[in-house]
Formats: sequence, C-alpha cells, structure tokens
Amino acid sequence: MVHAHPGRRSRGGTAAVSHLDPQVFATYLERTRWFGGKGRAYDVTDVSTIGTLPGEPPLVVVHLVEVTYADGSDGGEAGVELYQVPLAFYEHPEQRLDHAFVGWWEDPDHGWVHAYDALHDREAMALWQRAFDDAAESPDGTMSSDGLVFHRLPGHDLDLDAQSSLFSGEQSNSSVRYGEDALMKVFRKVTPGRNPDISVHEVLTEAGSTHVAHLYGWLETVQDGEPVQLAMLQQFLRTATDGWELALASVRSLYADLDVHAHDSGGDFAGEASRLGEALREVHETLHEHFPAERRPASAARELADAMVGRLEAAAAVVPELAEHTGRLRGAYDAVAGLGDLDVQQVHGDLHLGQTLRTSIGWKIVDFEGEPAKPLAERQLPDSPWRDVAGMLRSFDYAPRVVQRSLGIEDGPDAELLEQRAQEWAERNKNHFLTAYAGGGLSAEQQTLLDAYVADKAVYETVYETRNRPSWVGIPLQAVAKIGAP
Ligand SMILES: Nc1ncnc2c1ncn2[C@@H]1O[C@H](COP(=O)(O)OP(=O)(O)O)[C@@H](O)[C@H]1O
Ligand SMILES: O=P(O)(O)O[C@H]1O[C@H](CO)[C@@H](O[C@H]2O[C@H](CO)[C@@H](O)[C@H](O)[C@H]2O)[C@H](O)[C@H]1O
Repeated sequence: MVHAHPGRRSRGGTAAVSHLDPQVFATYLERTRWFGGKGRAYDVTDVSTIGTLPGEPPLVVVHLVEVTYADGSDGGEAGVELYQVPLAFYEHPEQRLDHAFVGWWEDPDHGWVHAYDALHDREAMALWQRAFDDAAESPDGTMSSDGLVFHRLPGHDLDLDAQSSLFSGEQSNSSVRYGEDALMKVFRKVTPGRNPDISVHEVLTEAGSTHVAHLYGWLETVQDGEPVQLAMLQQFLRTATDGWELALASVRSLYADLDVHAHDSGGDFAGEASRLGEALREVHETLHEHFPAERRPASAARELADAMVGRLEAAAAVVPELAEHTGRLRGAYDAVAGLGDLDVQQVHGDLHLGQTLRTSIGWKIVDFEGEPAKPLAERQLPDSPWRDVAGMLRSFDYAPRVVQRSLGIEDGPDAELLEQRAQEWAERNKNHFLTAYAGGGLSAEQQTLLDAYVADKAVYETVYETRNRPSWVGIPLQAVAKIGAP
C-alpha cells in the first residue's frame, strides 16, 4: 500500500508542501548512484518527513523514503530499506539545479512547488553548516530543531564562509565538502541505532589517532526511542588523494608500455602498498586498545565458516553464476571450521582502496560504516582484523580490471600480455601490503583465515555489483572462478 506524504506544517511565510507522490521518489532513486536496490522489484511504500532544517531560504525538509522489495528478505538482503532524501523546495524552477530536480507538486495552498535534491544546492547546504555551528555554542554541544538533533565535539571552529560542493565519486552515501574546512557525509541508507562510522570516528578522534579525519559532529533524529543517525561532519583532509585513484594511475602507467614489468614501471605502487599495510596495522592496534576485543573458543571458527556458507547461499540466490563455484568456495570456508581460537575486535568492516587517502603526512582511512548491505546489528559486532586485510587484497585485484574496462582493452590483441601485467601488479602490491601489515610471513592458520575472508568478500562483491553497478559483476566473478581452482 502506498501512503501519501503526511504534509508539512506551515511556518511563517514558507510554502507548505503536501502530497509528495511516492512514484516521484521511486523514479529519482533509480537515477542515483547510492540507491542499492537496482535490479530488484520494489515499491516506495512510505515517504515520511523527519524534520525541517532550521533557517531558510530555501525550505529544506529531510524525508525518509521506505522501499519494500517484492522478493521480501530473500537472498540475505533486507526486505525493507529506508533512504534519506533531503529536499530543497522552491516556488519557482531553479535552473541552476536542473540536474538535481526531483519533482514538482501542486500544493493546495501555494500552487506549484519545485523540489530538488538539497545536497546539490549551496543555499540549502549552508543551513546544515549553520546548525552545526549553533550546536557548538550550546553548553552541551547539541542543538535540536524540529526533530533534528545536531551534536558537536569541541576543538574546531567551522568556517561559515566556506561554500559547499557535492562529491561526485563512486559512493554509497553522499559527501559534501565545505571549502577546505569540513566534509559532511549524509548517510543515504539509514537504520535505527548507532552508526559505527560515527562511533569509531568519535573514539579514534578522542584517542588522537593520526590515521583518521577528526570527527567534528553528527546529526540524528530519534524514532521510537532509538537514534537514527543521518549525517557526520568531519575534518576535510585537504592534501588528500584517494588511494583508489592513485592505484588506477599506477596501473595506467604500467599499461602504457606492456613490455615493462610491474616492478620496473615508473608508476610502481609497492612503496605505498607497504605504507598502507603499516597504517592499517596501527589502526587495528588503536581499535584493539579502545574497543572490546576477545579471544573466542574454537567453536567460533565453526560458526564463522557456517556464516560464510550462509552468505554464499544467500548470494547465489541473487547471482546465479555463483552456483558453479560453490564447491570450491565451500572448501575455503570448511578449512576455517578446523581452526583454533579466533581473535575478534572492532575493525573497519569494508576496507578497500577507495577508503584510503594519501595525505602529505601519510595514509588515512575513512568510512568505518561496514558493508552497506549488512544489517546494522551485524556491522556493530567485533570481527576478525583479517576481514579488513582481505578487503584490501580484493581491491588490489579490482584496480587492473577496472582500468582494462575503462580503456576498453580487455579483449584487444594484447589481451594475454595485459592479463600477465594485471596479475603482476596485483600480486606485487598484495605482497607488499601484507608483509608490512603482518611484519613478515603469515602462519598457516592466518593464511587459511585470510583466504576464506578473501572468498567471502568476492562473493559479497558479486551481489554488491549486481545491485549497484551491474556491468561490473564480471570483476568479482572472475576472482571467484579462480578461488581453489587447480
Ligand atoms: N575527511 C575527508 N577528507 C577528504 N576526502 C574524504 C574524507 N573522507 C572521505 N573522503 C573522500 O570521500 C570518498 C567517499 O567517502 P566514504 O566515507 O568512503 O563514503 P561512502 O560511505 O559513501 O562510500 C572517499 O573515497 C574519499 O575519497
Ligand atoms: O565504499 P562503500 O562503503 O560504499 O563500499 C561499497 O562500495 C565499494 C565501491 O565504491 C565496493 O568496493 C568494490 O569496488 C571497489 C572499486 O570501486 C574496489 O576497490 C573494492 O575492492 C570492491 O569491493 C564495496 O565492496 C562496497 O561495500
């Protein structure tokens, strides 16, 4: 059943906006990078208003869009998801925002109103920044307005003159930078409960970690007594270059002359891969110190293997091509079942090169939210640090494949040599990263655990790609086909 928008309370002089058509949101979701339900049959079953940003113009209203999937919660995926869509309303069309147009409605009191995705709108984004600044003025560092609660940590004065611009990269959420001062990440898929991205950044900021951007604050609302965390404000790392982009540049330089081996290439990435390994080790050590950690008995290894098999079965329901590989994948998981004690702690949960930033003073790691497709309760649990290591290894595998696709050369006359170079590049960087992380070689137990996490991650990626970038699913499928192969 589709519910109509409940309507907005009218405030002095502003347009009341009612009758938001759920179908308009459905159409908009399909156009966005961050909607994770592509390829599934669904309905927008509710659109609710959770608050209005203080100050105006424009009028900015935060909506939660409820998406209900026809396949229920089959395939390990949620049956219902909530997406955050803040809209900026204008009484007349704003040509500068044409690219962010969501829809228009005839309002019974005010005629036509035009709605735009607020994150593209500088005027709208300034309202968030001012509200965060107001929170810093209050003795407890919080400011509440119309159901929205802004929290600030002490230690940084926001630059209110800084202009916003929306990031355009490969993202599951939406990030807006305020000049060179701050970055606000607006969580798109939201779940009631504490988001680990905020809680981990808060702890690491307070611990003085040099490998994360400092947390400045966050925005939440409370529904049925539980926080729903909507956005996070943090230090903008001004000298940062995305680790993923650096890796792609290195691969491009390798592919420029296929006669040159990866270790001789001018764009060699191995030194950076080693420094990344060291940075991850330090982050894991800090997380181990400040969050609960435990050594679980051998039965935990069996449970882990079962969980991986469960994820594989769920994934195979979404990606039928996995079926032919399940025997070999199960082999990797069964080996884990025979391991001894298992050390778990707070980890990153979804680490890949796109979560690393090279600054002038070293590598930083971002985005501690965990895998976007996992339920929040699962993402909050301690896990094995090898999960993060595996994520990075998968990323070193992705980079050469993505460059081949972007250059359209994967099926060209040099395909064989290209594949050789791709493997050289990936192996070289994986080895450097791993050796620096572990401080030497791995024990047989560590290798077994790592292999299983690599397989688990590749399986996860087949679902992620199917749902988000269907034309990329061949990348993880190619990796899955090699796991355990003779
Ligand atoms: N503090 C920061 N300063 C500068 N750039 C950042 C910062 N945090 C993240 N980024 C950039 O924004 C991109 C997206 O951030 P991320 O937290 O990974 O978002 P998502 O959860 O949507 O994937 C990252 O790949 C990185 O390039
Ligand atoms: O960054 P997020 O937390 O949203 O992570 C999700 O999106 C990632 C892509 O943006 C995805 O990562 C996969 O693609 C990367 C290249 O774009 C590659 O480097 C990673 O190895 C690969 O897993 C991630 O899996 C997903 O959870």
